[in-house]
Amino acid sequence: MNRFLKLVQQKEFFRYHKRVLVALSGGKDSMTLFNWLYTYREELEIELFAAHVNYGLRDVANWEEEQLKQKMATLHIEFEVAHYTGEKFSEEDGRRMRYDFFREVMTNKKCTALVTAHHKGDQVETVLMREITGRRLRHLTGIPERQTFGPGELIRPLLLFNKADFDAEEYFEDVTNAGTDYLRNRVRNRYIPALTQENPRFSEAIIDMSQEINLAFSVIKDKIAELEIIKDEISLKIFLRQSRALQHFILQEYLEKFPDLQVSKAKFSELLWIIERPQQYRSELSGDYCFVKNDKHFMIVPNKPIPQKELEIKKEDPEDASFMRVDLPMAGEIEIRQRQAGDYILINGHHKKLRKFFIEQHVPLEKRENLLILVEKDIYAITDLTVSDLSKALKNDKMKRTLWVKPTIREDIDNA
Ligand SMILES: Nc1ncnc2c1ncn2[C@@H]1O[C@H](COP(=O)(O)OP(=O)(O)OP(=O)(O)O)[C@@H](O)[C@H]1O
Repeated sequence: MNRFLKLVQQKEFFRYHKRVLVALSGGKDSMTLFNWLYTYREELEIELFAAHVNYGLRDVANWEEEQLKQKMATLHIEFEVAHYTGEKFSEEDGRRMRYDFFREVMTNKKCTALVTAHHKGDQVETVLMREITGRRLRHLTGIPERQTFGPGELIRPLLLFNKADFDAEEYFEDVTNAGTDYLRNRVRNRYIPALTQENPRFSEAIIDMSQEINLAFSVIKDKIAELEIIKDEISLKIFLRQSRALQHFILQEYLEKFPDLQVSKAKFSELLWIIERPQQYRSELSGDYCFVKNDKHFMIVPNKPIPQKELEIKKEDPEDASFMRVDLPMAGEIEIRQRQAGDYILINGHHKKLRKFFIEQHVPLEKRENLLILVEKDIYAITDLTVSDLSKALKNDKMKRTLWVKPTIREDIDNA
């Protein structure tokens, strides 16, 4: 117990926290954490609050909730309970609901710290589970001791403790922990014991490994921070100057900015390949995000529908520089449309595929969809970009039609 106090003081876990919320499942781990914090609350100068989620998964769940409520009342600890209401229990939904609830209680009770009772065993299980499910190296750093959370911080003060150190006398045994129906339970009850037979210090080996990965990542992150490259968009010039190994981690670091975006390993390799190629590029990564590369940057942007473009057309000079002048021959039907495969343009004395012209001139992707003005299938203008030689040649002719055009963007009402 003393070890706990020393560690908490040495690590200054609660230096900036006065109101601390304990996540109390009722199991031996969180009851021990609660008891230790309660015992040392004065030394640590903290006021405790407790929150419990009743998943209603076991017959005794309501009875346990009642017991916890009584215990907290006796100790004059404010106690908040939430009941799981999801139709079918899934670990993922359960976890999400639990942390949402903790966030809410922290805000309501003005707590700035949430503490959970994760211990060394949880750390080993987590790292091993991530290894089994093929997660990235950066995820094998395991559970952090503290991280920003809700209106404050999530602190896990027991990560250096073994389950065997826990001494709570009143707690509830969670029989669902003993099964093998969840991966976590199989890791805990089947795989770790088997691997420990091979190496009695298997758990320590896993912890050491994850600590070393942690160190390696701080070196990588420092190096990336020095480059000052992680912004809303990534500079291609700086990115392509780096070694391939560092490029790999810069892209990973950038993707971390979009926690709700899942990029498969195959897609990740494809992105690295695309970044290296000279072409501009736009591709949907998920329903919500797009990967865009222009000639200077690559970036991930929200996947907004491309607004429909329309033209404002004047037949008299509006004397407004935002309009573009286009001279057209007297005869022939005027057509206004977006580009099609196989379009050619006569420009600067060359007859060029429109696509090639866009690439050579590094025209930004979004401008490549600008409306074209054609007469008898010949392009006279790419609106908001340039006129072709055909239009230029008519400039001083008396017999011609002249238009002044300006793109306007019409967003659909739904997206406005
Ligand atoms: N039903 C609950 N009510 C309140 N706190 C809980 C509850 N379940 C778990 N906790 C808190 O979360 C800690 C971790 O619990 P457990 O190992 O079961 O969670 P996990 O889902 O495996 O991990 P994680 O919460 O990190 O995703 C517990 O020590 C406890 O502090």
